[in-house]
Amino acid sequence: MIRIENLSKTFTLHNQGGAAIAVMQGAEFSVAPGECVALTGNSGAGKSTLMRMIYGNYLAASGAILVGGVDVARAEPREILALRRRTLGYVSQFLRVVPRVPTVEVVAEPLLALGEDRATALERARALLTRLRIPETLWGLSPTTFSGGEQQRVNIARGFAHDYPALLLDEPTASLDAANRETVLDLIAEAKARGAAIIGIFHDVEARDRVADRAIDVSRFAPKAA
Ligand SMILES: Nc1ncnc2c1ncn2[C@@H]1O[C@H](COP(=O)(O)OP(=O)(O)OP(=O)(O)O)[C@@H](O)[C@H]1O
Repeated sequence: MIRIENLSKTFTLHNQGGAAIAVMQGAEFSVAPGECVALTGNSGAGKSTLMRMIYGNYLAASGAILVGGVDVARAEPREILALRRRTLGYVSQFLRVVPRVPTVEVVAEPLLALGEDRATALERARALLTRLRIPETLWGLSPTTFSGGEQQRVNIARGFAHDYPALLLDEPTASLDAANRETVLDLIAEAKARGAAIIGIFHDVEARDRVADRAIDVSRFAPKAA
């Protein structure tokens, strides 16, 4: 479902004399449907960079990033947007929303964008908000004023609203209480059971051990000294 081939990344610092910093070279791995792979490695090893490349936020220097048959490293922006709508979900650490949109709409939006009927999309959104213990009194409000943990749970609900075949999870259990952490681990297990291919960054080692089938240490893709 996800296949990374000979992937390299160099950052060019345009505001610092064009200095080029190689952060990754020859990265290679794949993730099968129903499998969860954890990215590990020291701080600065390139876990977030790799995840952002897979989502198409960062441009790869060379190599291929195949997600459901689309090569993100070479795809046109509109192909990447279509891939994100239908195939590739991303739960980042922070919720970014349009101000004034009610929480329940924020969660239902990925389904509405796919043409799901409104009643079904809102029903799914309410079910997820209930599971993630967001009080019903908050559903009609914009999540912009919510607490950090509440925003994270809204973000998770949104990320799991559509059954994406491929999912990227960046610290999905960070700053959650024990009960909500369990719910998130259940959602991940359910996504795996329906065949989603998942790549996650989990500093929560116990959570990682529970949901990940294997770990890939990103530092093994560090560029070789020239
Ligand atoms: N936009 C950027 N411009 C320049 N350098 C960057 C950029 N983003 C990341 N880097 C560099 O790439 C390297 C990898 O960073 P990255 O954030 O991917 O590491 P990480 O493994 O996710 O670390 P952490 O566990 O601390 O979040 C670091 O040396 C970082 O300085």
